[in-house]
Amino acid sequence: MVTVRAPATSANLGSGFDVFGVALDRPADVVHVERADRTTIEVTGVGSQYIPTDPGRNVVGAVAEALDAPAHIRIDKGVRPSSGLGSSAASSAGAALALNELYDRGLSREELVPIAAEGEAVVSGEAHADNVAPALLGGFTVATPERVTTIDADIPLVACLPEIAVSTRDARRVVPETASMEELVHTVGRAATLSVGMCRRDPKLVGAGMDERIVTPARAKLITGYDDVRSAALAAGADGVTVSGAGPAVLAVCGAHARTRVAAAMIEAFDDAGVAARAYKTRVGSGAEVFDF
Ligand SMILES: Nc1ncnc2c1ncn2[C@@H]1O[C@H](COP(=O)(O)OP(=O)(O)O)[C@@H](O)[C@H]1O
Ligand SMILES: N[C@@H](CCOP(=O)(O)O)C(=O)O
Repeated sequence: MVTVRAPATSANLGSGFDVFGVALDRPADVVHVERADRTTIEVTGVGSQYIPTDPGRNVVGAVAEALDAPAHIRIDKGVRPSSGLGSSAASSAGAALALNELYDRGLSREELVPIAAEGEAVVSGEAHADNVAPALLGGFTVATPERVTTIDADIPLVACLPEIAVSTRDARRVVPETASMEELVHTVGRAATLSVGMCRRDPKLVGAGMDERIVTPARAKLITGYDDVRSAALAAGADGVTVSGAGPAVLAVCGAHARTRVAAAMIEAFDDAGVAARAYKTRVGSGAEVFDF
């Protein structure tokens, strides 16, 4: 048997739609795999009642097929599904790493990224790699069709998860199909600022680089209370706030000392909007870990 802990991730970071991602040091899924003649799946943990066990509909089924590695796969969910915190990606990345080990396939983590992305295609319709890349490699990742690059950025974060569900598939439907040259120039500037901020481990630059005006405003409408939560986090000392992945989680970057204040302000603002929420005080963390085989 092989067991892997695979972390939650936050994709896009505002200006890096479908490209940027970070691994979060918590929460995480735990994936156990055992050799079998055909793939079977068992799911326990947070939101497991909403996750199919049919290998044709669970992301890990697609990963097992892509690796030609049938197994009994047991997933203990720590990352709630439809959260914007890479729940499906945590399972996909965890299964890819565990099955690679179980069947001695010898693939590198970089080579596992497109395989784990096959799982994402099952649920969102597209094999976007911006969650599975940080879930496998850790740190801040830039995932393009040609390559994935990663840097080990140490940045404090707050991820605030309201008790509403937004499916990635639905949130992809509201993304505008066109953008003006002015909006593109704005996005490139912010994305570059964010990347420099990650390299310098500077939360202020990262926060400034999160500002984005094409995708985020369209998605924010799917999150009850988003504008007030964002304002409350900024007033409490956050350096930048954006939608985490496709939402509904909201991601704030701030200095380590400000995390408790920012988390409380975000929870309170969701509460004022009539939505219960919880907050993870977290930071950019490591990729999936094999911890028992
Ligand atoms: N192993 C899995 N873990 C989480 N969600 C899964 C898994 N397999 C299939 N799903 C389905 O994927 C959807 C959640 O994925 P997604 O909408 O991308 O949310 P998230 O942003 O949390 O990854 C749900 O419909 C869920 O039932
Ligand atoms: N780039 C994707 C990321 C989806 O992330 P998730 O955590 O919501 O699955 C998108 O924005 O659609």
